[in-house]
Order: sequence, then C-alpha cells, then structure tokens
Amino acid sequence: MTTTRSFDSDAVTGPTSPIVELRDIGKSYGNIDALRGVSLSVRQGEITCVLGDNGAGKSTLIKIIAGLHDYTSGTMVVNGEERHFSSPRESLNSGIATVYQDLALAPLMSVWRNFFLGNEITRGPFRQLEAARMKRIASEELTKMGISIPNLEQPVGKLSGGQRQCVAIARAIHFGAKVLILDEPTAALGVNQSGVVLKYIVRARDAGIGVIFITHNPHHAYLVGNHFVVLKLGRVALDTHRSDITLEQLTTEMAGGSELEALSHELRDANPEAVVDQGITRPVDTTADNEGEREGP
Ligand SMILES: Nc1ncnc2c1ncn2[C@@H]1O[C@H](COP(=O)(O)OP(=O)(O)OP(=O)(O)O)[C@@H](O)[C@H]1O
Repeated sequence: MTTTRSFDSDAVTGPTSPIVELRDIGKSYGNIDALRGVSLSVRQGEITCVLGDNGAGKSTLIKIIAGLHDYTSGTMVVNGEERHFSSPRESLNSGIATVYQDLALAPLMSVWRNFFLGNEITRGPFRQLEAARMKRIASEELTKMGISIPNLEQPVGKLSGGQRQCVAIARAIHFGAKVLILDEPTAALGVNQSGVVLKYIVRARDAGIGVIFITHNPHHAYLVGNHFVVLKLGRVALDTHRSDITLEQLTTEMAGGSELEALSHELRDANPEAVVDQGITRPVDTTADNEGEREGP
C-alpha cells in the first residue's frame, strides 16, 4: 500500500533545550515598531517556520538573529547565554548561518570556488589555493547531501535557482552551522525546484541542525515544518506545533483568518452580484450560460 507523506519525518524524538530563544523581543526603527513582544524558540533537529505577510517583521527577526541589527527590548539567548550580536561574524561564530534570498554567491565563479568563498584552503607563505583538495571536499559534501552537480567547474550562475540554494545550504552545513536561517528559499522557484530545496531543508534538519525557514507559503511550510510561528504587524499571531494544526488552519491563518472573513462580508455587501465563497470572489457570469435568456433585437 502506498501512503502519501510529507517530508516531515518522525525524526524529532523529544523536546531539547532551545539553541536560540527570543524572549519578548522588540525592535523599533525610530517610531516604527517592527517587532513587539516576540517570543520564539528554535531547537536542533527541528524546522521552525516563520510565516507572515509583507511588513510582518520577518526580515527584522532574521536580522536580529543574524547579527545585522540589535533588538531594542527583551532578551535573546543563544546556546544558553544572553547575547546582543554586533556583527554577522558574531552570529556566525555562534554557529548561526544565514542564507539570504539573493544568495551570497559569485555567479561567474565555479561551483567549488563558491562553496569555499571566504573560507579557501591555502598553503605556503603565498597562500596558494589548494584547488584539488577543495574540489574533492566540495564534491563529497554535495554528494553527502544528495545534491547532484556533475561539473563543479561550471559557473554557479549556470545552475538552476534550486541548485544554487542547495549549494548555499550544503556550504553552511559544512562550515559548522548549528542553526540555519533560510530567507524565503523557495520564493522565486517553480514547483519542482521548490521540492528539491524542501528536500535539502529536511536533510539539514535530519543532520541535527535547527532550521529557521522564513516563508510566505503555508503549503511549503507545512510540508516540512515541525513548528509554526505566524507574525502579523510585528507580533506573534500564532505559535504552534505540527500536531496541533492542519494545513487548512495554517493557510487560513496566513490568509488573514478572521480579517479575511470580515473582508468577504464587506465585499458581499459592496458587490451583491458577486459570489463570495471562502475568500474567493467570482463575478456572476452574465454571458455564456445566460445567452439563451436574452431577449431578441
Ligand atoms: N530599516 C528600516 N527603517 C525603518 N523601518 C523599517 C526598516 N526595516 C523595516 N522597517 C519596517 O518594519 C516593519 C517590518 O518590516 P520587515 O521588513 O521586517 O517585514 P517583512 O515581514 O520582512 O516584510 P517583507 O516580506 O515585505 O520583506 C515594516 O513596517 C517596515 O516598513
């Protein structure tokens, strides 16, 4: 018998202490409160999905954990210690790697050079590149993740968007990430490529990494996520585990939940000729089916 299953496995065996914990975090830009009272726990071996519409505060949240911005209230605890990162390097040194949407890859450089970008293996006083060794390691690491790129000499810019994401994920894992922040990794990808990337996100989780998966897409989140946090206007609107929510509930929450219902009533009042059905407004078809009812000239 075949069963349909999501990428989510039962790999998570029980609660571990959070590797990153935000407690009542706030962040203001002048008089704009981008985040207010946000609490969030990220655990190793779990995929924590952070969902939210435009302006919800997702980027601000990433920037705080990635060391680009400091928070203005609350506490951030990393590996059990209270931290205020003053640079991305500090976050990286604490084992937190961030893969941004506009990947920090050099498109004209080869795949293996990109894999080692900023971490090149060199020898001798003139820091000669150990090319053969780097190529071998890059190939082994990509294979370990199940990523098939036959020619590592080709420019990374020639890879598909999904493959580029996978190279960036494999690189972060190789260089010791314990927490991986993925900023909308499937946003610009088609269905197949998204599937490939989601598979590697699961591999990262199964390798024991705590993944923070930022996305607009509840379907992608639900395929892989263990834990879901929905941000709305800088606040946590929902924080729940997979066993406590269905895809339909998550989708409704993302689509606006009760706000959407109110909007659907307003639209029905404003446009009585429209059929409003579960948030989808369809104009009544007054042509094809009614053709025979028209009066003659
Ligand atoms: N540097 C900044 N200066 C002033 N306001 C900012 C700054 N960055 C973000 N904001 C504001 O903070 C709020 C949250 O923005 P943020 O970019 O974190 O949201 P987001 O969920 O990532 O949205 P998107 O999906 O559109 O990127 C918004 O109101 C935004 O205008």
